[in-house]
Amino acid sequence: MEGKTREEMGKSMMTETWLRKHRSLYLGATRHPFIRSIRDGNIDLSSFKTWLGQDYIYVRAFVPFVASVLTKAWKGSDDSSSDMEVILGGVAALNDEISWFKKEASKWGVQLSDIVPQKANQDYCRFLESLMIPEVEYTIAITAFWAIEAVYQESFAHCLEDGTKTPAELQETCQRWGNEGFGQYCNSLRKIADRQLEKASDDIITKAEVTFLRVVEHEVEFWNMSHGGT
Ligand SMILES: Cc1ncc(CNC=O)c(N)n1
Repeated sequence: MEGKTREEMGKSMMTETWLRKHRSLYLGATRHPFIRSIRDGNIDLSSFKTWLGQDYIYVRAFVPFVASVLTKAWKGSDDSSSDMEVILGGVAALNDEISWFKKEASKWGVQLSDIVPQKANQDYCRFLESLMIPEVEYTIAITAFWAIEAVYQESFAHCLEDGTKTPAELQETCQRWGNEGFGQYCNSLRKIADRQLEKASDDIITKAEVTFLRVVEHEVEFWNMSHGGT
């Protein structure tokens, strides 16, 4: 690569470049103390319940966000029918996920109707809303979507690795995002993002990188909120 500009090297695998460049921030999200505490089996159950209630509120805001990405794919993608299949699969999974949150909440005695969104959650939901407006390009929205899903996938898959002490009653939660199928789905989203970024202008690439960083920062704040456990 010596003597070559980035332009000559090409823009392929932009997500790889970012994950390498922002590795410590990314690990701050996927190896957060909240996730470590699940993995080590010393999680405080009140933290888990806080996360559960707050994440239910988050996911309800995430559904319209994903629907907005689907809308953008319809007109903004080079391969819209295959992108739409992947994204629609995501919407379908969220339908099941909402039911799972309700079932899980009743299991833990968490009253979902009483949950008040905390500041980090409000900030994250507001950020999602800012990405829903039509002026935000498909490339930016799909990058955010991939990053949001990838953080959860890597975090929870980490709790299922051999030798971890994840409590039995939290295994199902970890499976929900840490399973192989969800991993494949995240890979599909990543491929779409990389394909869009490959043909994007430098201005869009810069905006997408900033969006990626904001997502990871919001994810860290989200875990922090749960870990604080009030
Ligand atoms: C805060 C946050 N980030 C990502 C996800 C995973 N996507 C859908 O479930 C989630 N549930 N919550």
